[in-house]
Amino acid sequence: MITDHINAERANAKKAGKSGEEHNAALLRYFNPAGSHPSGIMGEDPQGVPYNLLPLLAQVAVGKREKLLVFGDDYSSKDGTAIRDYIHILDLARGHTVALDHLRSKHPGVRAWNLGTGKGSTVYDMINAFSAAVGRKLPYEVVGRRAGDVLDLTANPTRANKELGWKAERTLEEACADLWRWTESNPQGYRQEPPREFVEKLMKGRK
Ligand SMILES: O=c1ccn([C@@H]2O[C@H](COP(=O)(O)OP(=O)(O)O[C@H]3O[C@H](CO)[C@H](O)[C@H](O)[C@H]3O)[C@@H](O)[C@H]2O)c(=O)[nH]1
Repeated sequence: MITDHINAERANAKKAGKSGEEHNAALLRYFNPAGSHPSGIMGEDPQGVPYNLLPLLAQVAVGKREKLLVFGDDYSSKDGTAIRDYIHILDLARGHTVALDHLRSKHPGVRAWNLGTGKGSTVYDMINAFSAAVGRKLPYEVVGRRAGDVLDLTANPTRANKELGWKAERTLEEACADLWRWTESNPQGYRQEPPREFVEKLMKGRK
């Protein structure tokens, strides 16, 4: 829809003898957003039952949920669990700002970019990485596959790397550590004041 809109605006501008190059749009293909703001004061605060792997693991870690249900261990991956491309939310956020800069400076029209790391991780990789951040093993149970899930969704971010000069830089370990800091320190999510020392540290860093 946005593609049609931009193309129509460009075509109209051309008819009117103008370049139309001010009409641009970025189609940003998110892979699996992970982590939280490193300050520990901003993060995902799911209402009701979360759907995604990391928020569910976080609830297991704080005891809101007894265990994680692993949806299938019979995929043709190294450990049988499905593969996704988990990207730190700050890398994802930066992908937006560099894409906007690109639209402003290059006027490409409508252009799509994959915002992923290019590295796939299995469900077990994620359980291990998040367990390491928490400092203890998190309980899980293997159940059947979830309808609609596929083996592997890993990005090819080459176009974003080349055209936007953007690359995901933060590791899975950082994403897990940041998510855990947020979860552990804000058990009521946004329905509580964030820890004062985190806010002060963030403000100091801004001066
Ligand atoms: O309790 C859970 C939740 C997830 N998983 C597994 O963990 C992986 C990641 O699952 P997510 O739900 O976090 O992410 P998906 O990539 O599967 O799903 C995302 O991509 C989908 C399209 O493929 C939809 O857009 C969906 O809304 C979006 O969250 C998948 O292999 C899934 O099977 C589990 O084993 N147990």
